Amino acid sequence: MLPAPALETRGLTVRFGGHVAVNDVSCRFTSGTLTAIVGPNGAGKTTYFNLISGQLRASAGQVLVEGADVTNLAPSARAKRGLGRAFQLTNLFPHLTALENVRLAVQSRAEAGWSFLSIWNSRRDLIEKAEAVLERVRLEDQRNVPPSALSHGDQRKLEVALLIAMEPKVFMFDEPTAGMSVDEMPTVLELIHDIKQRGDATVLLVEHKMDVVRSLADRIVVLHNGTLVADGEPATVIASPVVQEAYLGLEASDG
Ligand SMILES: Nc1ncnc2c1ncn2[C@@H]1O[C@H](COP(=O)(O)OP(=O)(O)OP(=O)(O)O)[C@@H](O)[C@H]1O
Repeated sequence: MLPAPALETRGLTVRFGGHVAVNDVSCRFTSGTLTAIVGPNGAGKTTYFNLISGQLRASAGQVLVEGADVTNLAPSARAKRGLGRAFQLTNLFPHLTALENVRLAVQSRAEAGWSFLSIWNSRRDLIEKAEAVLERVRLEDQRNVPPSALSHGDQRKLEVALLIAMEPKVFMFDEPTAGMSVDEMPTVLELIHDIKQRGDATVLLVEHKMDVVRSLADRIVVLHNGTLVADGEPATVIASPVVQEAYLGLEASDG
């Protein structure tokens, strides 16, 4: 029997009053792949993420992590099962340094781990791990700086660092380059690429910029009016009439 996918949604649906924001979306995400989720404004991409991470309760359908149903779990319990969503900076401790913030994420991961002994890791071990994560995102020179004093680009790197520190199975990024300058973008994109290359992480990326999607994604899923309208290898999906029409706003050609 094939192993269960890292993440699966089955018939996932949410209604707001009469409006169906995510409509019966069934999708499997396997380890070691990066899937871009695209679609026009209001297509339901962020709402789909909220349903997966548990910020929003589904009206119908299921979310499964490695085959286990997590639909009724709170966001924190889903995080413990391996669902990692990039932190918003509002979740950071503003008066602590970048290093201390990452150290707390490393510590919470250690406490969530199966090994009782890991709880007794010395503070030194936790700091060394946090330093390694900061190096990985190239923020080691900013280790003693509080988040609020970091540049916008470095703040986004810190968000990625916190996610890496949590060692999730599934990494979820919602427009990671939003608001970034052209100079700041490559580093964060490299970090996401690096996450995909290492180990067997599963990466989900909501992204508007098609050049970013082209450069990173193994697969593209297209949502339109809450419905999954295309799913497949990037070149094929981008070229498909349904995407040309629904996403790019172009007339579908007959030929
Ligand atoms: N809490 C809510 N209550 C009511 N309607 C909502 C709520 N959250 C989202 N919606 C509606 O659901 C639809 C999908 O919104 P969503 O933000 O998921 O789209 P999106 O694809 O992420 O768009 P964008 O690319 O602009 O971020 C929109 O029509 C939005 O107004």
